[in-house]
Amino acid sequence: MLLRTIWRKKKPSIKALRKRPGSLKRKAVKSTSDLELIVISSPVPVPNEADGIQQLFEAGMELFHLRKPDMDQDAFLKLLAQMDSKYCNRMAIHQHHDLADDFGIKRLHFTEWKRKNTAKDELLGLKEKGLKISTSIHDLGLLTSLSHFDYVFFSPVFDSLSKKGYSSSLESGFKLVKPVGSPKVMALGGVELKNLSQVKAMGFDGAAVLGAIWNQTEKERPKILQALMKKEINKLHYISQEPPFNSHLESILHALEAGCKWVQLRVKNLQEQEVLDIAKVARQLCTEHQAQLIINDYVTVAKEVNADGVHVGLNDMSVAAARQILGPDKIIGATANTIDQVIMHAKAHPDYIGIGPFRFTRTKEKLSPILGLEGYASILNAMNSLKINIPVIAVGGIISSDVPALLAQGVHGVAISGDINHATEMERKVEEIYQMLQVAK
Ligand SMILES: Cc1ncc(COP(=O)(O)OP(=O)(O)O)c(N)n1
Ligand SMILES: Cc1nc(C(=O)O)sc1CCOP(=O)(O)O
Ligand SMILES: [Mg+2]
Repeated sequence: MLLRTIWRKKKPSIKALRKRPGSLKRKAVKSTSDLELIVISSPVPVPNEADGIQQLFEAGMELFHLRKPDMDQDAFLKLLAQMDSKYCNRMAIHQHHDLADDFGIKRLHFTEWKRKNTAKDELLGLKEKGLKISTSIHDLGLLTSLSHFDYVFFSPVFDSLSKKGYSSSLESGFKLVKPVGSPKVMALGGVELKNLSQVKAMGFDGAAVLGAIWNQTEKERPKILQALMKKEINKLHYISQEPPFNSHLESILHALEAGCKWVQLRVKNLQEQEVLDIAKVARQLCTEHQAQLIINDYVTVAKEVNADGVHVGLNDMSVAAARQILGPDKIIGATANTIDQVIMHAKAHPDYIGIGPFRFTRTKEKLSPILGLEGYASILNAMNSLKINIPVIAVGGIISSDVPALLAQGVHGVAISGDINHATEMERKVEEIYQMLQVAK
């Protein structure tokens, strides 16, 4: 608080800011992530497998499915015994269910065959004992009959990376419509960095990855996992600005302290070197607060500071050129104001599209025509008909109370600058926006 008061009075230098974050109080902010990521083991033995799995847990893997269709019970037990028991509560097993109790494993997966050969009462009994149960399906028509499962894997969503010739049966532009009482549905088959944002846009609750991890070298696997975890597009994009008496970095720090988990550094009218200096500190602040950093306009700055991605507008570098520079694991967002611009961008597969402006705003000069709710309805309907599955972020003059109506049009999330920067109680404002985004999810 004291620090905040000092900063309001006097702008600190970048150097001073760089030194300060370590002394700031860090507080736990609840996760705003809403696409569950599950890693499934390789079906065949992998050299150094227990260590490899352990490294994935250490890299942040939230849920791991051990699936070894051809492994006998002894080998399965040996593999489990090599793993740190503290991770067993983040693990599900597909085979040898009778080992679960010994290892404190609370999740059992039922293959299609095993599901068909297990009485529903038995499954309900497991749930009563506090176990989570999952199964696999290839037909979404089964969802209504599987309401007693916690989640199902539906496959193949994309062409499989590990099973040759196992191709997606989904039409392009597929949207998942879950019946009432449906378990959660996790997309499986061919899920990788370049299509993860589509999984969310298709309406899946989560994604299960296999080939994307196990086709990599041992050293690369944790990095790919982390890139996958970061690829998710947050529903609230905080856009930095310099309100009177504040710098970009101060504003960013306040927003991070208030709970923002996605920051877009949007610096206008400065030399690239100055943007780079600011971006370096912004990178440090975001890392300390476990937030994603997106750089607006400056692709090479994004590369240099290892930002999580970049946002490019219609007058900036193209999505394809930015992808060339940043590679597949970085997030690339693009701006559009019309369906034609969306179609143009879609060809280069951006990870999200910022569509705006929703209403007039002083934050950006030379605004495109104002869209209002009708504008979003029309663009999102057209995207649906054209089967363009890219998360849409509404932007421009948005205030917290606009969120439910925008979500109702089908946007994935919102990008907000003024309403957060000018809030008298920033933390309450950010909490309110996240709540609205989650309630309407
Ligand atoms: C999320 C989001 N959407 C749109 C924009 C606008 O980008 P651009 O058109 O390049 O305009 P400037 O922000 O660079 O003035 C954005 N920044 N973020
Ligand atoms: C950065 C930006 N892009 C827009 C677009 O229409 O593309 S509107 C905008 C400004 C967003 O800030 P605020 O929430 O203060 O209006
Ligand atoms: Mg721009």
